[in-house]
Amino acid sequence: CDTEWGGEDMTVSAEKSYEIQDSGVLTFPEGFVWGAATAAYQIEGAAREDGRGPSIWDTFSRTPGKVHAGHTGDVACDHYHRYPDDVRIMRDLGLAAYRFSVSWPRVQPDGSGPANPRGLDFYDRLVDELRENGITPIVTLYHWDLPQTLEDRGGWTNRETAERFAEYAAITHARLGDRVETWTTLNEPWCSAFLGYASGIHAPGRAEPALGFTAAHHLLLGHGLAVQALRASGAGKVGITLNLSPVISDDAEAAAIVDGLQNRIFLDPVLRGEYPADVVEHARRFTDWSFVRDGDLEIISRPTDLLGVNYYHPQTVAARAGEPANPVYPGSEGIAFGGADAPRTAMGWPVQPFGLTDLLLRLARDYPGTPLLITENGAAFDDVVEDGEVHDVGRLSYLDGHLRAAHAAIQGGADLRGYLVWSLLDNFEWAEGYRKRFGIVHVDYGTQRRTPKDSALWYSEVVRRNGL
Ligand SMILES: CO[C@H](O)c1c[n+]2c([nH]1)[C@H](O)[C@@H](O)[C@H](O)[C@H]2CO
Repeated sequence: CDTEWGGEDMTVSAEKSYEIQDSGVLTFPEGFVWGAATAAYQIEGAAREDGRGPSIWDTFSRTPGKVHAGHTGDVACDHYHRYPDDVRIMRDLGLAAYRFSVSWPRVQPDGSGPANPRGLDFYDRLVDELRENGITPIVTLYHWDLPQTLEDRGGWTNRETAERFAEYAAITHARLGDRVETWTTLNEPWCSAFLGYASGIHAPGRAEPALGFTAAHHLLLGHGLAVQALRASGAGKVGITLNLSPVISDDAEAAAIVDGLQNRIFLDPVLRGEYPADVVEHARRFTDWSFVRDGDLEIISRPTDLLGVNYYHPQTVAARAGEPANPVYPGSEGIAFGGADAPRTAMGWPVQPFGLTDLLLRLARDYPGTPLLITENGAAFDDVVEDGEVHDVGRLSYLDGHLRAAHAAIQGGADLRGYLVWSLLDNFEWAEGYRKRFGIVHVDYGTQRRTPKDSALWYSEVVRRNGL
């Protein structure tokens, strides 16, 4: 962890305000939900506290060469202990909602069996703190931290993991469901499957293309079984969060392949009850799809109340003879990725807000009837703390552009219900460790001091005005 200061350990509230210059006011619909998002392994720390068991990310981050500088989530933002301060920052910023994930290995250290009451107690405390401060909790049940014990039995390549996930969902809802109305089952099954099992870039670090498809199916099955369990337990709103990217290309075939592997392989099963035929055929060189059993698609497509959309940038692709396959897109030989003519974030991702408009309107057109919630959108930039302030103009500009893009989609008919910025805090950015900062609030990992960045002060004003 890098340490900018030796400053005292205290939290700065957002008492400053950030004036938005009236450059044509855009007002969002009445009741539009403004908030921020995080995930358990990225911010909580307390990796071995109160009975938490190891997850695949505890294992992966300890595997030499997998995570930048050997960073781990052992301490992260120490949110497990500092959550009252972090909730206070959200209150001071005027946020209406907070999306966080529950750590499965906190609730069930071995991924099955009786709940660990001390693990659930933490989320009890967090939910109560949020509600006491007028902030609506939005729970993600799975944000990549699979209990290692389940991975030892095959993880998401083992169908039984889907069943364990539904049991975990029921246990968690039984404890929190009286105070949490909105639930999403999975965060980005594409990442879990194709970064975790097809390419090895993420935990558990397996690199077999066929396993990506098997894992994707069992993740989707877990989603469907969890929806059933949540409904049986009386849950309010239930959905899934997908990372979705419009595909930009002059080559229709390349675009269709990437759109299928990234977007439709999840959208169609969940919202249409079928795998897209072109994707099934494309993947036949890797799998015979025998892991799909009768009745699975009916389970997977159980009606949901919302679709969580994580958008960061489009995918620009081109047909290029001889190009090797991108390991996260099995079978993508002959397709070159990248090349967008656009400014870049610190992740090297292109800044193309129009992609969000295109995506939201595409969802409204192709998958009508499902309310949309932007569950993640944000940017990493190399922030510098100057006299207790962070003038993160690049991030502020990114957010401004993407909120304008979201507004354009609403004007175009998209049923967008809210926007949750990624992320509330700088945090553990997976394989990048702590060197990439996505937070609207700066974290000095040496002192755990929080400092709202200019983007946070600006966002607070957007929330207050319900617009730009
Ligand atoms: C193309 O970006 C992906 O959709 C994506 C980006 N992000 C994510 N998914 C994850 O949901 C977060 O845990 C990451 O911290 C965040 C920033 O990298």
